[in-house]
Amino acid sequence: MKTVAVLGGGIAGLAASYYLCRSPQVTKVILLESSSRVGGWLSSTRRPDGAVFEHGPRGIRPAGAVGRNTLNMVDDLGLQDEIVPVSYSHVASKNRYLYVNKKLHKMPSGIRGLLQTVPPFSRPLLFNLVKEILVKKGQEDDETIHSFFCRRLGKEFADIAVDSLCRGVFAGDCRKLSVRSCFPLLYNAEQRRGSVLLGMMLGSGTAPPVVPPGPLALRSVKESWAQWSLRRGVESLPESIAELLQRSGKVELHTDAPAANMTSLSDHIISALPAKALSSVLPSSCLPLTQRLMEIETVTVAVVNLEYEGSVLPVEGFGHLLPSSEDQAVLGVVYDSVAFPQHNRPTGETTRLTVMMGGAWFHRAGGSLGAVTQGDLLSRATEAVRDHLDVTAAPIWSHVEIQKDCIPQYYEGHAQRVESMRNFIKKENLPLSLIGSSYDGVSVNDVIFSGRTAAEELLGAQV
Ligand SMILES: Cc1cc2nc3c(=O)[nH]c(=O)nc-3n(C[C@H](O)[C@H](O)[C@H](O)COP(=O)(O)OP(=O)(O)OC[C@H]3O[C@@H](n4cnc5c(N)ncnc54)[C@H](O)[C@@H]3O)c2cc1C
Ligand SMILES: C=Cc1c2[nH]c(c1C)Cc1[nH]c(c(CCC(=O)O)c1C)Cc1[nH]c(c(C)c1CCC(=O)O)Cc1[nH]c(c(C)c1C=C)C2
Repeated sequence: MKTVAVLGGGIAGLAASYYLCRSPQVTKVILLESSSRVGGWLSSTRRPDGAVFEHGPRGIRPAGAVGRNTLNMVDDLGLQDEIVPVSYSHVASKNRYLYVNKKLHKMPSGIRGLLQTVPPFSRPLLFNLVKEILVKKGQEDDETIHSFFCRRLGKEFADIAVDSLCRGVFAGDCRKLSVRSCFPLLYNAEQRRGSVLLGMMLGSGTAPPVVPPGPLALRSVKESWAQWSLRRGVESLPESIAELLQRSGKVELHTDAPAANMTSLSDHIISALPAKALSSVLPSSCLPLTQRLMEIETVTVAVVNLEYEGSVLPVEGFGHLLPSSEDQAVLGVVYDSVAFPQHNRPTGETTRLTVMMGGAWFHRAGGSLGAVTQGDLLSRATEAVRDHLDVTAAPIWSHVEIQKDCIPQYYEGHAQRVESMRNFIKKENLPLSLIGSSYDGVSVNDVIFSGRTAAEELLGAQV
């Protein structure tokens, strides 16, 4: 019988507590969260008139083992009727845009999109894809994402498409991020099949974890969901887990309770803290681990939610991204009301947009956002909407959040760094597991799955 301390009440720490709670081997879970609420970056504003605005993640993917795993948890939490799905045939799944050379360009999709020259690219992408099969396998253990794609699909594709994609997922710089840690499927495809294209067609040869689909996951396949949210916003997910934990009678959930230095409250500690926060509470005997944790950098993203009266967008889709060569400060704009009209106020048409700014470029000179106020960020966001989307009206509602250090950056060598930390923990027999977005993936699905993996490894059984 075990007592386990879980540090950090973001979605990873809550998920770990949820899985621990399901096991008869665990008698008590003590969850320590430094802020006054649980959920971490999952944060939704619910306005009294019914409109919902997301300040962190807004769409969760159902695909793959980690996607199924989250949907199984949603089933168990009884949130089925709260789900708001977006299917692959929806315009928000089909249309994504790039803002390049001061114009919006629809990202090429389908066979026609690959066969034709589609601006801003100067030749058909099929050309690069066919050549990709012939490119030699890389020799390094790891490589930056930009260098990997430059080698395999050409500099233009890397400079525009890959640069933008990395800003739209990691708010990061593809010239520093690791391909092995950020896109393990693509890295493994090259390693195992010698080509990304062949790996995509034949499978990369690495077996995914086995997660049998529950009712919601089966529904997601039948209805062809590309992503989903919840009627009252994604924050309902941590709220529901916290309620279930409280009801279980096994979990002591403490908010306003920063994890101080490691104490022997428990038989085991699961850290769901950001890497740097964990490093500051470890004892001095863990110096090699502390040093490695400190090396995991994070970036800050300014998230500006805007609401406009009426239907103001010139295009329909998920949103648009900007490569760093176009504008360092503005990463992209999400057209929230297209994917999730259910989050609009119920009466009177509105357009809801989210402008994301900063990331790896937050503190850089030139386009620096380092010393800006919330008012400056709001002006910058409305200017971006005016310039990119020709929306000249003033927003009727806005909200600015500076999400400090919100996305860890898996720089080149990240996988080896994480492996050496886990080796140290094993060698020193420390009763400690590392979960959350600092290590094995930043998506909501990834960090929930990291909580499940840690619980199973600790208990030596499926949970
Ligand atoms: C703007 C934005 C958009 C995103 N969009 C998406 C998306 O569309 N889809 C998707 O899948 N993912 C998205 N993500 C990523 C995803 O939301 C995060 O990676 C994930 O929520 C991280 O969860 P976590 O529990 O690992 O970390 P966190 O949410 O950072 O949780 C860590 C917790 O630890 C607490 N803590 C810190 N120090 C201490 C201490 N000393 N003691 C106790 N507690 C402490 C913190 O307060 C926090 O609650 C987005 C993230 C951001 C910021
Ligand atoms: C402009 C900045 C950002 C936007 N979203 C995020 C940032 C930093 C954060 C984010 N977006 C996604 C994830 C999870 C990845 C996963 O593995 O599920 C995170 C952490 C999802 C996502 N968003 C875009 C893509 C291509 C993905 C990957 C999954 C998918 O294909 O759906 C593109 C995208 N993100 C943003 C915009 C404006 C945009 C494209 C138009 C906002």
